[in-house]
Amino acid sequence: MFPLVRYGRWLKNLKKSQSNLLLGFYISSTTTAAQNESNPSRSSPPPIRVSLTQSAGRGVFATRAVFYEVEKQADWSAYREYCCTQGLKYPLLAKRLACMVMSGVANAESLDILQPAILSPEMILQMEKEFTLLRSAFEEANVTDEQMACILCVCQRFILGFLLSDFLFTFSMPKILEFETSVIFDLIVLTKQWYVGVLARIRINAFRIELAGGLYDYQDLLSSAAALVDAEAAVGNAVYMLPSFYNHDCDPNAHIVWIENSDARVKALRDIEAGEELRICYIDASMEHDARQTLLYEGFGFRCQCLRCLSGD
Ligand SMILES: C[S@@+](CC[C@H](N)C(=O)[O-])C[C@H]1O[C@@H](n2cnc3c(N)ncnc32)[C@H](O)[C@@H]1O
Repeated sequence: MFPLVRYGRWLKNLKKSQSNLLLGFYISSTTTAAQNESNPSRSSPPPIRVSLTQSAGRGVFATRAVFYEVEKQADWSAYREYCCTQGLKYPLLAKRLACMVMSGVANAESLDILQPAILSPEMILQMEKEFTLLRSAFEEANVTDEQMACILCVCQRFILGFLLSDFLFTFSMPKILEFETSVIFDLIVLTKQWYVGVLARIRINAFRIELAGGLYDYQDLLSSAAALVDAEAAVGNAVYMLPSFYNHDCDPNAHIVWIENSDARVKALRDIEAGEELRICYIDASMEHDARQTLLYEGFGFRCQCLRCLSGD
């Protein structure tokens, strides 16, 4: 029942997201009176404002307190140890998002537009255990229920948030995000349900970041990617919003690379017609048909329908 409910919600959010994606292309740092009238929830003051400083001309000032240190204050050893023992890396991303949400720099619903994995009851049970450890770490750091429950949500991300460089969060290379300054006040509770929903989305959409260095010979990108995987060269995992919409193909026409920093770049692997779907390969494409199908099913929850798989290759 639970996955179906989440899936229905996801479909609803996907429809909502289509308009969000369009909205993402506005570059504005203020809300207009007209916008505020049509959407009263946007009438709250922005979290920053530009004012005169005493000695350095203009400067940027916070208009509200920011709960910034939450991630540093808490003792994550029990949570980390549990994840380590269980061989889990994605909970660390969920923890970072929880901290970002509490710090007011990310919206608790940021990932809702992404497709969630369908989770088995066992997976949900395990996530509930992690969540208990996560909550304990917050509680021991004296994060109150109110702080966990009442969160200032950033309403919309700045336009760049929807471009390829959209770097939502990583656990190894944190990056400052740019936000549109319109905000809404919203009541978000960091519940088990929230945690499970976030992890269900991270599971399908997180990228392993492997730096391609100064590699510009795109013909070699696929073999280089396979070599990097072999060498366990990942520097972290991250969820990117737009790249999360790339579907998989065992004979991809595009590839995502990270060159020198954590900004994702998409590279064509061959000529691409206008209107053609860009598809990347989620796994090592050199594997046999059955091995690919199994890996995609177990790792991403789908039976690959790409032309190569349909041909039996
Ligand atoms: C990262 S998401 C890609 C965007 C997704 N199609 C969406 O609507 O949000 C991965 C999901 O897309 C679907 N998908 C991607 N590639 C596929 C393929 N080759 N065959 C079947 N389903 C695929 C699967 O449901 C998979 O779990």
